[in-house]
Formats: sequence, C-alpha cells, structure tokens
Amino acid sequence: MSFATRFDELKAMGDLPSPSGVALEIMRLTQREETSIQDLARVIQADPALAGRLLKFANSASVGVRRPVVAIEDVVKLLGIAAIRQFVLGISVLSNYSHGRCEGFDYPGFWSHSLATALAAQALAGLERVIAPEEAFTCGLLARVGQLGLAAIYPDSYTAVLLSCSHADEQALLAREHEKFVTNHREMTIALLEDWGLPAVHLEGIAASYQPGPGELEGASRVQRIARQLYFSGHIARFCVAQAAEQSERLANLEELAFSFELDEASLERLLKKITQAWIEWGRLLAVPTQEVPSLVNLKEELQEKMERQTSASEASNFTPLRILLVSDDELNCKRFTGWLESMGHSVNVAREGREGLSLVLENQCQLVIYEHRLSGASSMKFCRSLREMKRGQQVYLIVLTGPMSGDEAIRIFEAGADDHIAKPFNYEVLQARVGGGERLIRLREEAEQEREATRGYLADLAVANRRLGQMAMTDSLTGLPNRRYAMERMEQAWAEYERNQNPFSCLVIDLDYFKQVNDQYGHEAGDGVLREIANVFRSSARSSDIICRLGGEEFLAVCPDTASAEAFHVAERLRRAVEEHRWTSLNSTGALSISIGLATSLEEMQHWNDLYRLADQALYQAKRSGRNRVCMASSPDRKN
Ligand SMILES: Nc1nc2c(ncn2[C@@H]2O[C@H](COP(=O)(O)OP(=O)(O)OP(=O)(O)O)[C@@H](O)[C@H]2O)c(=O)[nH]1
Repeated sequence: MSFATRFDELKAMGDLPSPSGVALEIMRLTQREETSIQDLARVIQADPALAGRLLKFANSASVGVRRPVVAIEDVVKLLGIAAIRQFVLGISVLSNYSHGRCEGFDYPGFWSHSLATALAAQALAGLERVIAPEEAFTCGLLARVGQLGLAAIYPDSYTAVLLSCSHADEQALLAREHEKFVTNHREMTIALLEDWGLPAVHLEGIAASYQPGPGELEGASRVQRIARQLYFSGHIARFCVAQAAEQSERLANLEELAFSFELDEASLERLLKKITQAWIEWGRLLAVPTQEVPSLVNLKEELQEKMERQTSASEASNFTPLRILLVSDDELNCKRFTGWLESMGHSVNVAREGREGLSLVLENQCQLVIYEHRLSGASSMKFCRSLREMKRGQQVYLIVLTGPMSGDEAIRIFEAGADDHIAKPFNYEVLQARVGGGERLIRLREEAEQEREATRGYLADLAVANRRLGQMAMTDSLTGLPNRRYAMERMEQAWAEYERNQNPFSCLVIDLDYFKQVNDQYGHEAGDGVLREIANVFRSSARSSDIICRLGGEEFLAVCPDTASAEAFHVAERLRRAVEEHRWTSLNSTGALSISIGLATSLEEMQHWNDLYRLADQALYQAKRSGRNRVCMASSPDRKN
C-alpha cells in the first residue's frame, strides 16, 4: 500500500493534527477564488488572539513595513492571501497541539525548537529572498510537524521509539521510525503539508533540508536555496534551545554554516540577536518556552577561559612529585606532616633521627629534607652541617622546623646550611607554600644541571668533530694514507727526534713505474684502484714504526725513524717485492706493476730534514734511470749509520 493511501486512512481516523476553527475557515475561504480581502479580514477579526498575532507578525522587522500596520485589512493586503493562509495554519497547529497524549514526546520543546526555526528561516529569507519571509516562517514552523503526526497516531509506540533514540541524531530516528511504522516523520511532514495545501516548491525545500549529504545543498536551484536556509535555521534553533555547555560545542558548526552564507562573526551575532529577541517575544505570545541566548562574544570568552582552565589542569597533571625525607622525633608530627605532604602529591620517607636520615638521603636520592627536633636546637645545626658535608646533601633543599626562636638563633640555623626555617606552630598552607618555594628552586637547579649536561655533551661532540676534521685535513681521500701535509710534519718531528737522540733516521721516496701507461691502457678509474691497492700493499708490508704517506700522484714517502740504511734497505726491498708480486684486482690480475725507491739516511752535515728528503729523491731518480723496479741508496762517504 502506498504511503498516500495509508495517509488517507490515517487521516480518516481523525487523529492526525489539523487546523481547526477560524484557521480551517480561513483555509477554506482562501481556496475560493471569489473570496475578497474584506471577507478574510472579517473572519480573522472574529478571533482576536489570531488577529493580534497576525498584526504582530505583519509589523515584525523582517516583513519590512515602513509604517506600523494596524488594520487587519491592511495586513491581508500587505502579506497577501497565500502568506496569511500559511501563517494562520502554522499558528493554529501550534495552538491546538501544544500538548498531546504521547508521553515521550516533548511538546513544549518541539514547539520551542520549531518557533526558533521559523524565526531563523524568516530572518534568513529577509537576507536572501528565495521565498517571502512570511512563507519561510511557516515552512520553518512546520518543517518537523510529521513528528507531531506520529506522536498523535502512535502515542505509546512512539514514546518507545523516542526513548530508544534519545541521544541519536535525526538520521537514526528516521530509520528507527521507519522500522517501527513503515514511515518516518519526514514523509509524514510532507504528506501533512501537502494536505494543508503548501506549494510544491516549499515541500521539496523542506524535504531536502533533512540531513543533507555533503554538497547536496550547494546548488543554486530554488529548492536547494530554500533547503539551505531551512537547514541553517534548524542549526540556529538547536543552538538557541541548547544548554549552555552544548551551545559552546555548537558554536564552531554555526560559524561554519554562517560563513557559507557569507556572514562574518559580527553579522552572525546581529542575526542571532534579532532571532532570539523575536523568539522570546513570540514565545511569550504563544506560550512556548524560550530562553535567553548568550552573545557569541561572551560564549567565546567562556570557551577561552574553560580551555585555559583545562590547560592549567593538564599542566598540573604533569606535576612530578618530589622525593621528600622527613626527619622527626615527634611521632604525632611525623604522621601529620607525612599526611600533608602526601596530600600535596609528594612521596615521603621518614627517619626518626639524624643519622638514619643522612643514609636515607643517599639511598633515596632525596630532593627535599624537612628536619624537626623537639628538644635540641643544637641537633638541628649538627644535622645541617653533616648533610652539607655530603656531596648529595649539598644538592638537597633543607627546611628546618623549630619552636619559636630569636632572629639570632634562626640566622645560625641558616649559617649551618638550612635553606628555609619554619617556626612551629604552623598550618598546612604554610608548609605547602614553603615546600612550593623549595620545589621551584629544586626544579631550577635540576634544569641548570640538565643544561650543563647538554653543554658537556655538545662540547664532547664538538671535540670529536674537530678531531675528525683534523684527521680529514691530514688524510689523503683516495688511499686513506696520511697526506703530504702530514708527511712533512712527520718528517719535521722525526728530524727533531733524530737531532735529540742522534739515532739514524731514514726515508724512502717511492714512485710507481710507468703509471701513465696504466691510466692510458686501463683508464683513470683503474689507475685510482691501483693507487688504493698499493696503499694496502704498503700497509701490510711495512713495519708498524714506518709511516707511509702519499705525497701526491703516484709518489709516496716512507718515514722510518730510528732506522739505519741497511735496515731501511730491507724495508724498501720488502715493499718493492710486495708490489712486484701483487695481483692487481683493478687490472683484472693481468698487468704487473713495479715501484722504484730512493733511500736516504741522515748525515751529520745535514741541516734540515729537507736535505734528507732531497737526497732520497735524487736516489729515486737514480733508480728510475737505472731501469726502475729497484731500490737505490743515496751514497755519501760521510754517511752515518
Ligand atoms: N689514476 C690516477 N692517475 C694519476 C693520479 N695522479 C697522477 N696520475 C697520473 O700518473 C701519471 C704519472 O706519469 P709520469 O709522471 O709520466 O710517470 P710514469 O708514467 O709513472 O713513469 P715513470 O714515473 O717515469 O716510471 C700521469 O699519467 C698522471 O696523470 C691519480 O690520482 N689517479
């Protein structure tokens, strides 16, 4: 069975809401073509309450009359027969159905929300005239009238449905209604409004304003624009009827919707003020509950304060308890102070006398110590001094509790090492404040310590980085061997040692033979590979005391401190053979390579390490000239070895 047929049956049962009395007569009259304005005015005047409401409506701001209208005939002329018909219908339904049999249905709440929707729709239609503001009023007022219909036909089962959906959104309620009644309040609203003769475009606009999906209301068609206004009106109404806390939550959503209507904060504020003023006035007139609505500015300030409160509460929840030691020989005070300190959130250890207290400071890494001795002031001073003698004790914040004492005595307590002194009796707030003061100092000290740690770490990193940079400056990047700069420094250093101890000092200048051919035949990359490989050959064949450096190109230098020429010759020969026998990966193990070495050893007449180096270089030249792949010793009759 179609819903239209069912609706007719339901209507026949007579339970559905319907206009009555004068409203019915007006609706009947407006359907007849021959009805004159005077006829209509006469019927309206027969109902003084209705006439008063119509006058008020006609004179309301959004209708926009320049001079106040006082005669009903003028009202009819001003609003037009169609608008009068709709207004009377809406007001009549509201008056007849302000109460009902459905216990779960909040009739006053329903009308309060509907009235706010009506006035919001009227105001919005005043801003953007898609329909006349007086028509928008009725559309808003009756946009959920189907709920009233369901409550009227199914008073008991609708109560159950409403209870089961009390916290759900409208979509869930529509679905639940459909499950239960094979219709829902949206369908019922449209059927009722159609029956009461509302124009199709209004019905479509109302239907489309129910929970639209994303983008559904963005179009520029008349129906979509009506729906958009009604949708926004519904949100304004929900904001008006909401509790204060919920209003704050709804604020962002409201501003977002306002933005899509190109209303900035100030315009929204003005609009809301206008709507809520009208809502309260009309509510009084129609016996519908309303409430004062806070200004958006106030609401935002409250929200800001609330957030600040929450932030400080969450900051408070970041509170880290102090490790406190209470040293006291008074059992009662021990209990009392421990209770107080623990209620502040701190963790408390207790010692009954000084020595036990000192060992607990170490054991528990205490940050704050409270010392109390009932009888002896001298014992307090002794404790202060002993504590400050310990390394850990120097970092502790110490509060000494004593009986009333003179200024001089108190000074002595501070001189002995106390950070603070409280004379008994005192109350919880005093202890709380003094511990708070101590805590601030402890945190500052800890922060300073952390910063010092960080600086220490930073300096250590810097030292490592500098060392690395230094190494880089002294290292040949291709072979990883010490570079020319290092070689010259090392020669200078070894020469200084030689001058001191007069032990013979040799050096070898080493040069790859025919290296140009390697590059030419195998390419520069392979040549680089050979240089890397030869560095490894040198590393594994040289003695640990020999320092082999790359001077540049295919030239190397071996610095051999404390080495006489014969021994140096052995070293050189070992290197030469190792190179000769090496299978060169970079040359696919096919090519053979050799080196020539010039060897020189320190001589008495030499003035500088340069002289030694030059002699070795000359010996190298000799080795090259003599056919390469050989070691040549620089010869001198005065050679000392
Ligand atoms: N692949 C490579 N080649 C280099 C590098 N430094 C110098 N060379 C090359 O080494 C070759 C040295 O050639 P020469 O000075 O003529 O000497 P040689 O061919 O070794 O002949 P002799 O020293 O007379 O036996 C040149 O071809 C340079 O381009 C380097 O870092 N990588």
